[in-house]
Amino acid sequence: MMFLGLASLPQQVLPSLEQFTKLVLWFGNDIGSWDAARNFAKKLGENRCYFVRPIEKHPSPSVAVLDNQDLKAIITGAQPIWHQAITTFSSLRQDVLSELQNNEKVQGVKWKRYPALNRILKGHRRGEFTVLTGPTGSGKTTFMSEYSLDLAMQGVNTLWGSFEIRNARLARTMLQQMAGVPLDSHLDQFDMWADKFECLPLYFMTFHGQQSIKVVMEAVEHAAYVHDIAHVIIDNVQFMMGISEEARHVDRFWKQDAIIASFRAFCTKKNCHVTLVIHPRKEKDIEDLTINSIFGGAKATQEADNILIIQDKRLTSVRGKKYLQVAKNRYSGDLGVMPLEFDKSSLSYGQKKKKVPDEGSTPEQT
Ligand SMILES: Nc1ncnc2c1ncn2[C@@H]1O[C@H](COP(=O)(O)OP(=O)(O)OP(=O)(O)O)[C@@H](O)[C@H]1O
Repeated sequence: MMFLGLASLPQQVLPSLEQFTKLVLWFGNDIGSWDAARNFAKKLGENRCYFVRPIEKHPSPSVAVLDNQDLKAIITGAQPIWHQAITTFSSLRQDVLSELQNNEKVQGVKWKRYPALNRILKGHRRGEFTVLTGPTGSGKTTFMSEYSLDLAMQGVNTLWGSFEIRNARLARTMLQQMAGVPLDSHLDQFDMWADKFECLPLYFMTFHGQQSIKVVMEAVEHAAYVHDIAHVIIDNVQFMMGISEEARHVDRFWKQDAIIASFRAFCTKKNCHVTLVIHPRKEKDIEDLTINSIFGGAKATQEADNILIIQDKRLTSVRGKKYLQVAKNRYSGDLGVMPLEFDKSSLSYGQKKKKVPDEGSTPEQT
Protein backbone atom coordinates (compact mmCIF):
# COMPACT_ATOMS: atom_id res chain seq x y z
CA MET A 1 0.00 0.00 0.00
CA MET A 2 1.41 3.40 -0.80
CA PHE A 3 0.16 6.89 0.17
CA LEU A 4 1.72 9.85 -1.55
CA GLY A 5 1.83 13.48 -0.46
CA LEU A 6 0.13 13.07 2.87
CA ALA A 7 0.54 15.87 5.39
CA SER A 8 -1.69 14.26 8.01
CA LEU A 9 -2.85 10.71 8.48
CA PRO A 10 -6.58 10.34 7.76
CA GLN A 11 -8.36 8.55 10.64
CA GLN A 12 -10.11 6.21 8.23
CA VAL A 13 -6.87 4.56 7.08
CA LEU A 14 -5.82 3.56 10.60
CA PRO A 15 -8.00 0.40 10.80
CA SER A 16 -6.76 -0.83 7.43
CA LEU A 17 -3.14 -0.54 8.66
CA GLU A 18 -3.77 -2.53 11.83
CA GLN A 19 -3.16 -5.87 10.12
CA PHE A 20 0.50 -5.04 9.31
CA THR A 21 3.38 -5.86 11.61
CA LYS A 22 5.82 -3.69 9.67
CA LEU A 23 5.12 -0.24 8.25
CA VAL A 24 7.69 1.70 6.22
CA LEU A 25 7.43 5.49 6.30
CA TRP A 26 9.11 7.21 3.39
CA PHE A 27 8.58 10.94 3.26
CA GLY A 28 10.18 14.00 1.74
CA ASN A 29 13.46 15.59 2.68
CA ASP A 30 12.15 18.71 4.46
CA ILE A 31 11.52 19.33 8.14
CA GLY A 32 7.74 19.24 7.73
CA SER A 33 7.91 15.76 6.24
CA TRP A 34 10.14 14.51 9.04
CA ASP A 35 7.76 15.85 11.67
CA ALA A 36 4.84 14.24 9.86
CA ALA A 37 6.67 10.91 9.71
CA ARG A 38 7.38 11.01 13.43
CA ASN A 39 3.77 11.90 14.25
CA PHE A 40 2.48 9.14 12.00
CA ALA A 41 4.78 6.66 13.77
CA LYS A 42 3.38 7.68 17.15
CA LYS A 43 -0.15 7.04 15.94
CA LEU A 44 0.70 3.83 14.18
CA GLY A 45 2.81 2.36 17.00
CA GLU A 46 6.52 3.11 16.93
CA ASN A 47 7.62 -0.48 17.38
CA ARG A 48 6.32 -1.50 13.94
CA CYS A 49 7.38 1.63 12.04
CA TYR A 50 10.51 1.92 9.88
CA PHE A 51 11.90 5.10 8.30
CA VAL A 52 13.48 5.52 4.88
CA ARG A 53 15.97 8.34 5.29
CA PRO A 54 15.61 10.65 2.31
CA ILE A 55 19.19 11.00 1.15
CA GLU A 56 20.63 11.51 -2.30
CA LYS A 57 20.59 7.79 -3.06
CA HIS A 58 16.89 7.56 -2.22
CA PRO A 59 15.13 10.88 -2.58
CA SER A 60 11.43 11.38 -1.91
CA PRO A 61 9.25 8.54 -3.28
CA SER A 62 7.80 10.61 -6.13
CA VAL A 63 11.29 11.57 -7.35
CA ALA A 64 12.49 7.96 -6.98
CA VAL A 65 9.55 6.69 -9.07
CA LEU A 66 10.23 9.25 -11.80
CA ASP A 67 13.91 8.36 -11.63
CA ASN A 68 13.11 4.68 -12.06
CA GLN A 69 15.03 3.71 -8.92
CA ASP A 70 14.90 0.29 -7.22
CA LEU A 71 12.03 1.01 -4.80
CA LYS A 72 12.14 -2.45 -3.25
CA ALA A 73 15.81 -2.09 -2.28
CA ILE A 74 15.17 1.32 -0.74
CA ILE A 75 12.19 0.07 1.29
CA THR A 76 14.10 -3.01 2.47
CA GLY A 77 16.84 -0.76 3.79
CA ALA A 78 14.43 1.21 6.03
CA GLN A 79 15.59 1.55 9.64
CA PRO A 80 13.43 0.89 12.69
CA ILE A 81 12.28 3.97 14.59
CA TRP A 82 12.08 2.04 17.80
CA HIS A 83 15.17 1.12 19.80
CA GLN A 84 15.04 -1.10 22.89
CA ALA A 85 17.18 1.36 24.84
CA ILE A 86 15.13 4.47 24.00
CA THR A 87 11.57 5.20 24.95
CA THR A 88 9.09 8.07 24.93
CA PHE A 89 6.39 9.30 27.26
CA SER A 90 3.69 7.85 25.03
CA SER A 91 5.01 4.36 25.82
CA LEU A 92 5.27 5.20 29.52
CA ARG A 93 1.90 6.91 29.74
CA GLN A 94 -0.10 3.81 30.72
CA ASP A 95 2.51 2.87 33.35
CA VAL A 96 2.34 6.36 34.86
CA LEU A 97 -1.44 6.25 34.96
CA SER A 98 -1.53 2.80 36.53
CA GLU A 99 1.04 3.91 39.16
CA LEU A 100 -1.19 6.86 40.02
CA GLN A 101 -4.27 4.66 40.17
CA ASN A 102 -2.53 2.10 42.40
CA ASN A 103 -0.60 4.53 44.55
CA GLU A 104 -1.09 2.52 47.77
CA LYS A 105 0.24 -0.64 46.12
CA VAL A 106 3.17 1.18 44.53
CA GLN A 107 4.17 2.53 47.94
CA GLY A 108 4.90 -1.05 48.96
CA VAL A 109 4.16 -3.35 51.87
CA LYS A 110 3.47 -1.46 55.11
CA TRP A 111 4.99 -2.66 58.38
CA LYS A 112 2.43 -3.77 60.94
CA ARG A 113 4.83 -3.07 63.81
CA TYR A 114 6.28 0.27 62.74
CA PRO A 115 3.61 2.84 61.80
CA ALA A 116 6.21 5.59 62.15
CA LEU A 117 8.37 3.93 59.50
CA ASN A 118 5.37 3.71 57.17
CA ARG A 119 4.85 7.44 57.56
CA ILE A 120 8.43 8.18 56.51
CA LEU A 121 9.30 5.42 54.02
CA LYS A 122 5.67 4.79 52.91
CA GLY A 123 6.39 1.06 52.61
CA HIS A 124 8.81 -1.63 51.51
CA ARG A 125 9.15 -1.71 47.73
CA ARG A 126 10.67 -4.28 45.40
CA GLY A 127 13.70 -3.22 43.39
CA GLU A 128 15.15 -0.93 46.06
CA PHE A 129 18.45 -1.00 47.89
CA THR A 130 18.66 -0.21 51.62
CA VAL A 131 21.70 0.26 53.86
CA LEU A 132 21.37 -0.11 57.64
CA THR A 133 24.15 1.02 59.93
CA GLY A 134 24.60 1.71 63.64
CA PRO A 135 27.19 1.45 66.39
CA THR A 136 28.47 -1.96 67.43
CA GLY A 137 25.94 -3.80 69.59
CA SER A 138 23.24 -1.19 69.00
CA GLY A 139 20.75 -3.81 67.85
CA LYS A 140 21.15 -3.84 64.06
CA THR A 141 20.61 -7.59 63.82
CA THR A 142 17.77 -7.63 66.33
CA PHE A 143 16.02 -4.78 64.52
CA MET A 144 16.56 -6.22 61.04
CA SER A 145 15.27 -9.55 62.28
CA GLU A 146 11.93 -8.04 63.39
CA TYR A 147 11.75 -5.69 60.38
CA SER A 148 12.05 -8.63 57.96
CA LEU A 149 9.81 -10.91 60.04
CA ASP A 150 7.04 -8.32 59.88
CA LEU A 151 7.29 -8.26 56.08
CA ALA A 152 7.58 -12.05 55.76
CA MET A 153 4.41 -12.42 57.86
CA GLN A 154 2.69 -10.38 55.17
CA GLY A 155 3.88 -12.67 52.42
CA VAL A 156 7.16 -10.99 51.39
CA ASN A 157 9.42 -13.86 50.29
CA THR A 158 12.62 -13.30 52.22
CA LEU A 159 16.18 -14.61 51.98
CA TRP A 160 18.51 -14.07 54.92
CA GLY A 161 22.29 -14.06 54.63
CA SER A 162 23.49 -14.09 58.23
CA PHE A 163 27.26 -14.07 57.97
CA GLU A 164 27.90 -13.11 61.58
CA ILE A 165 25.49 -15.08 63.71
CA ARG A 166 24.38 -18.67 63.26
CA ASN A 167 21.05 -19.24 61.53
CA ALA A 168 19.71 -21.07 64.60
CA ARG A 169 20.37 -17.96 66.76
CA LEU A 170 18.73 -15.71 64.19
CA ALA A 171 15.70 -18.00 63.82
CA ARG A 172 15.39 -18.13 67.61
CA THR A 173 15.28 -14.32 67.78
CA MET A 174 12.68 -14.17 65.01
CA LEU A 175 10.58 -16.91 66.62
CA GLN A 176 10.62 -15.03 69.93
CA GLN A 177 9.68 -11.82 68.13
CA MET A 178 6.79 -13.63 66.47
CA ALA A 179 5.61 -15.24 69.72
CA GLY A 180 6.04 -12.07 71.76
CA VAL A 181 7.22 -14.04 74.80
CA PRO A 182 10.58 -15.62 75.76
CA LEU A 183 10.13 -19.20 74.62
CA ASP A 184 12.75 -20.61 76.98
CA SER A 185 10.28 -20.00 79.80
CA HIS A 186 7.28 -20.98 77.66
CA LEU A 187 8.55 -24.19 76.14
CA ASP A 188 5.03 -25.58 75.97
CA GLN A 189 4.30 -22.98 73.27
CA PHE A 190 7.32 -23.88 71.16
CA ASP A 191 5.59 -26.28 68.76
CA MET A 192 2.62 -24.00 68.23
CA TRP A 193 4.83 -21.05 67.24
CA ALA A 194 7.33 -23.19 65.33
CA ASP A 195 4.47 -24.59 63.21
CA LYS A 196 3.38 -21.06 62.35
CA PHE A 197 6.95 -19.93 61.73
CA GLU A 198 7.56 -22.84 59.36
CA CYS A 199 4.77 -21.56 57.13
CA LEU A 200 6.49 -18.19 56.57
CA PRO A 201 8.16 -17.60 53.18
CA LEU A 202 11.60 -17.41 54.83
CA TYR A 203 14.85 -18.88 53.53
CA PHE A 204 18.32 -18.76 55.08
CA MET A 205 21.67 -18.91 53.30
CA THR A 206 24.03 -21.35 54.95
CA PHE A 207 27.16 -19.19 54.61
CA HIS A 208 29.03 -18.14 57.71
CA GLY A 209 31.99 -15.77 57.81
CA GLN A 210 34.00 -14.80 54.75
CA GLN A 211 32.51 -15.68 51.37
CA SER A 212 33.19 -14.45 47.84
CA ILE A 213 30.58 -12.20 46.26
CA LYS A 214 30.45 -14.53 43.25
CA VAL A 215 29.39 -17.52 45.35
CA VAL A 216 26.88 -15.44 47.35
CA MET A 217 25.35 -13.89 44.23
CA GLU A 218 24.98 -17.32 42.67
CA ALA A 219 22.94 -18.48 45.70
CA VAL A 220 20.91 -15.25 45.77
CA GLU A 221 20.12 -15.46 42.03
CA HIS A 222 19.08 -19.09 42.41
CA ALA A 223 16.72 -18.25 45.30
CA ALA A 224 15.31 -15.26 43.43
CA TYR A 225 14.49 -17.51 40.48
CA VAL A 226 13.17 -20.54 42.35
CA HIS A 227 11.44 -18.90 45.34
CA ASP A 228 10.63 -15.48 43.84
CA ILE A 229 12.50 -13.73 46.63
CA ALA A 230 11.39 -10.12 47.18
CA HIS A 231 13.75 -9.20 50.04
CA VAL A 232 17.37 -10.22 50.60
CA ILE A 233 19.21 -9.29 53.80
CA ILE A 234 22.99 -9.43 54.15
CA ASP A 235 24.11 -9.15 57.79
CA ASN A 236 26.74 -7.92 57.55
CA VAL A 237 28.98 -6.86 54.69
CA GLN A 238 32.13 -6.71 56.86
CA PHE A 239 31.72 -10.36 57.90
CA MET A 240 31.01 -11.41 54.32
CA MET A 241 34.19 -9.67 53.16
CA GLY A 242 36.25 -11.22 55.93
CA ILE A 243 37.64 -9.32 58.84
CA SER A 244 41.31 -10.19 58.57
CA GLU A 245 43.39 -7.28 59.70
CA GLU A 246 46.13 -7.82 57.15
CA ALA A 247 43.73 -6.71 54.43
CA ARG A 248 44.67 -3.14 53.63
CA HIS A 249 41.96 -0.50 53.90
CA VAL A 250 42.15 0.44 50.25
CA ASP A 251 41.53 -3.17 49.24
CA ARG A 252 38.62 -3.39 51.61
CA PHE A 253 37.04 -0.21 50.22
CA TRP A 254 37.43 -1.56 46.70
CA LYS A 255 36.02 -4.94 47.68
CA GLN A 256 33.02 -3.38 49.40
CA ASP A 257 32.31 -1.20 46.37
CA ALA A 258 32.30 -4.30 44.16
CA ILE A 259 29.82 -6.02 46.53
CA ILE A 260 27.56 -2.96 46.53
CA ALA A 261 27.67 -2.73 42.73
CA SER A 262 26.67 -6.41 42.41
CA PHE A 263 23.72 -6.10 44.77
CA ARG A 264 22.59 -2.80 43.28
CA ALA A 265 22.52 -4.33 39.79
CA PHE A 266 20.68 -7.37 41.14
CA CYS A 267 17.97 -5.19 42.80
CA THR A 268 17.22 -3.37 39.60
CA LYS A 269 17.52 -6.33 37.23
CA LYS A 270 15.51 -8.80 39.30
CA ASN A 271 13.14 -6.30 40.90
CA CYS A 272 14.13 -7.48 44.37
CA HIS A 273 14.81 -5.42 47.52
CA VAL A 274 18.24 -5.88 49.11
CA THR A 275 19.12 -4.64 52.59
CA LEU A 276 22.80 -4.54 53.50
CA VAL A 277 23.88 -4.14 57.10
CA ILE A 278 27.17 -2.23 57.09
CA HIS A 279 29.26 -1.30 60.11
CA PRO A 280 30.16 2.36 60.56
CA ARG A 281 33.73 3.61 60.49
CA LYS A 282 35.32 4.14 63.87
CA GLU A 283 34.04 7.47 65.15
CA LYS A 284 34.07 9.26 68.44
CA ASP A 285 31.24 7.88 70.58
CA ILE A 286 29.86 11.31 71.37
CA GLU A 287 29.06 12.12 67.76
CA ASP A 288 25.88 11.06 65.98
CA LEU A 289 26.42 8.83 62.99
CA THR A 290 25.71 10.39 59.61
CA ILE A 291 25.50 8.97 56.11
CA ASN A 292 29.22 9.70 55.86
CA SER A 293 29.91 7.37 58.79
CA ILE A 294 29.14 4.24 56.74
CA PHE A 295 32.25 2.15 56.25
CA GLY A 296 33.92 2.35 52.85
CA GLY A 297 33.85 4.94 50.08
CA ALA A 298 30.84 6.98 49.03
CA LYS A 299 29.40 4.18 46.88
CA ALA A 300 27.10 2.74 49.55
CA THR A 301 25.44 6.09 50.18
CA GLN A 302 25.24 7.00 46.50
CA GLU A 303 23.73 3.69 45.41
CA ALA A 304 21.30 3.28 48.32
CA ASP A 305 17.64 4.21 47.91
CA ASN A 306 17.19 4.19 51.67
CA ILE A 307 19.71 4.74 54.46
CA LEU A 308 18.68 3.74 57.97
CA ILE A 309 20.87 4.57 60.97
CA ILE A 310 20.40 3.33 64.51
CA GLN A 311 21.38 6.21 66.77
CA ASP A 312 22.13 5.18 70.30
CA LYS A 313 21.80 8.16 72.62
CA ARG A 314 21.94 5.85 75.64
CA LEU A 315 25.67 5.70 75.16
CA THR A 316 26.10 9.45 75.50
CA SER A 317 23.41 10.81 77.79
CA VAL A 318 21.70 9.54 80.91
CA ARG A 319 18.16 9.88 79.62
CA GLY A 320 19.19 9.23 76.06
CA LYS A 321 17.08 6.94 73.90
CA LYS A 322 17.67 4.83 70.90
CA TYR A 323 16.04 5.67 67.60
CA LEU A 324 16.09 4.75 63.96
CA GLN A 325 16.92 7.62 61.67
CA VAL A 326 15.87 7.60 58.02
CA ALA A 327 18.78 9.58 56.55
CA LYS A 328 18.00 9.00 52.86
CA ASN A 329 14.73 8.19 51.14
CA ARG A 330 14.72 8.30 47.36
CA TYR A 331 11.07 7.38 46.95
CA SER A 332 9.39 10.23 48.81
CA GLY A 333 12.28 12.28 50.12
CA ASP A 334 10.79 12.31 53.62
CA LEU A 335 13.38 11.99 56.38
CA GLY A 336 12.81 11.54 60.08
CA VAL A 337 13.25 9.36 63.14
CA MET A 338 11.39 6.47 64.74
CA PRO A 339 11.99 5.85 68.45
CA LEU A 340 13.23 2.32 69.14
CA GLU A 341 11.72 1.27 72.43
CA PHE A 342 13.03 -2.17 73.14
CA ASP A 343 10.97 -4.80 74.89
CA LYS A 344 13.38 -7.40 76.16
CA SER A 345 10.85 -10.19 76.64
CA SER A 346 9.73 -10.13 73.02
CA LEU A 347 13.00 -8.67 71.58
CA SER A 348 10.71 -6.20 69.88
CA TYR A 349 10.94 -2.55 68.88
CA GLY A 350 7.33 -2.50 67.73
CA GLN A 351 4.72 -0.23 69.21
CA LYS A 352 3.73 -1.38 72.64
CA LYS A 353 0.35 -2.96 73.19
CA LYS A 354 -1.01 -2.66 76.71
CA LYS A 355 -0.65 -6.18 78.06
CA VAL A 356 -1.30 -7.98 81.27
CA PRO A 357 2.11 -8.96 82.71
CA ASP A 358 2.60 -12.69 83.01
CA GLU A 359 5.15 -14.51 85.04
CA GLY A 360 7.52 -15.13 82.15
CA SER A 361 7.94 -11.53 81.05
CA THR A 362 9.98 -8.73 82.54
CA PRO A 363 8.69 -5.16 82.77
CA GLU A 364 8.94 -3.06 79.64
CA GLN A 365 12.19 -1.19 79.25
CA THR A 366 12.28 2.38 78.14
N1 LIG B 1 17.40 -1.17 72.65
C1 LIG B 1 18.03 -2.17 73.26
N2 LIG B 1 18.17 -2.18 74.59
C2 LIG B 1 18.79 -3.17 75.22
N3 LIG B 1 19.33 -4.23 74.61
C3 LIG B 1 19.21 -4.29 73.28
C4 LIG B 1 18.58 -3.27 72.52
N4 LIG B 1 18.63 -3.61 71.21
C5 LIG B 1 19.28 -4.79 71.15
N5 LIG B 1 19.61 -5.21 72.38
C6 LIG B 1 20.36 -6.41 72.72
O1 LIG B 1 21.72 -6.12 72.44
C7 LIG B 1 22.38 -7.29 71.93
C8 LIG B 1 23.11 -6.92 70.63
O2 LIG B 1 22.17 -6.68 69.61
P1 LIG B 1 22.50 -6.99 68.08
O3 LIG B 1 23.30 -8.23 67.93
O4 LIG B 1 21.18 -6.91 67.37
O5 LIG B 1 23.38 -5.72 67.73
P2 LIG B 1 24.26 -5.42 66.42
O6 LIG B 1 24.23 -3.96 66.22
O7 LIG B 1 23.75 -6.27 65.31
O8 LIG B 1 25.67 -5.90 66.88
P3 LIG B 1 27.05 -5.99 66.00
O9 LIG B 1 27.56 -4.61 65.90
O10 LIG B 1 27.89 -6.89 66.84
O11 LIG B 1 26.69 -6.60 64.68
C9 LIG B 1 21.34 -8.35 71.79
O12 LIG B 1 21.45 -9.24 72.89
C10 LIG B 1 20.01 -7.60 71.84
O13 LIG B 1 19.01 -8.40 72.46
